Amino acid sequence: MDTQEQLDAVAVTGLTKRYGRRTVVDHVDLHIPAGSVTGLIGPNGAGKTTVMSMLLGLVRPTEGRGSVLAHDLREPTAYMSQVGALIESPAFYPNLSGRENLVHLCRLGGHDPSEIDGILDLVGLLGRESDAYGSYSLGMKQRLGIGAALLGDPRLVILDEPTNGVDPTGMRDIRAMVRRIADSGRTVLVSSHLLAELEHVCDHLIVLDQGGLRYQGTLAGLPATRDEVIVLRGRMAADEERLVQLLRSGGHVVEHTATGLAVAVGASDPAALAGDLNRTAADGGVNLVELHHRTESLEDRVLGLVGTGSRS
Ligand SMILES: Nc1ncnc2c1ncn2[C@@H]1O[C@H](COP(=O)(O)OP(=O)(O)OP(=O)(O)O)[C@@H](O)[C@H]1O
Repeated sequence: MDTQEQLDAVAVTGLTKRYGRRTVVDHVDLHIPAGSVTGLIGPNGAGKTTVMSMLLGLVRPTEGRGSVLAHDLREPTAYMSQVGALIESPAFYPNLSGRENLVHLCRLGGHDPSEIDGILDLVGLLGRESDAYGSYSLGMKQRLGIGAALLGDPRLVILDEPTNGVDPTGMRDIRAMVRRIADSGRTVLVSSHLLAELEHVCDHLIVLDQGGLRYQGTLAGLPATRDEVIVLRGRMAADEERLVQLLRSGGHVVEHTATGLAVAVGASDPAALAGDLNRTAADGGVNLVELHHRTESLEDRVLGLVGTGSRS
């Protein structure tokens, strides 16, 4: 095993899936750092489930090579026992309790049932583990599905849209659980349509759209889609005209927009720049009714990378 394989739980290049003449995953290069929570983000039909299924050996790649947990991607039987997954909706017996369902899965998978208590604790179901699965809320069902993915103590955990359809409290619980799973030394790959659902829990991000890789890296590295600006609005049109002259003569890049004047932040510290602009306006006798820093959410940045159409 070389150093990069130790650093990356998954390192694949040219991952491609074609169904007939249709390419649904198109030469995607992926690196999933070991021990990270990696978010796989993309709209409907982007290819998220297909990528996860290929990593799991459930779908055979048309092309692509690389490694999963330092084993050859093309030999999934070599690494499958170290990978746990929740793909689509979990299938459990509604009349059996959460615990009984996990015991059943342990028997099927040859796992040690003594790990069940720890898993129930980690997924926050201790206390409700004896209730019938059919009586669980959607969030609890997803949590039990995540628990099932943890049987056998996998090193890599793959969760396909675990927050889908779950209410905000349930989402928060799932996010906290994902963090705990990574904190216990595992690598987590988790997908969602929306970065906002995962941005507080991801260390690393992969953005897919229409089968292609649009971004891979840290959240902070997501490219901005529009310039960061300070927006200023004068009380009267004449105030703004005066301000434009003052600011331009001070070397600022100023534009008129529908909501006021936009001053490019560039490499400046936004808070310091806002203070300077405020002083310039006051010293020039200009009355401001608004001054704010226009930032872009990370979700906006992702939306700037993906098309608007879905393919499913
Ligand atoms: N077995 C298959 N045969 C033909 N096309 C398929 C098959 N499986 C998936 N696709 C197509 O591949 C594309 C990617 O699907 P995939 O489920 O991977 O996307 P996704 O990003 O997970 O979307 P969603 O968020 O809707 O689950 C879709 O257009 C889908 O219709």
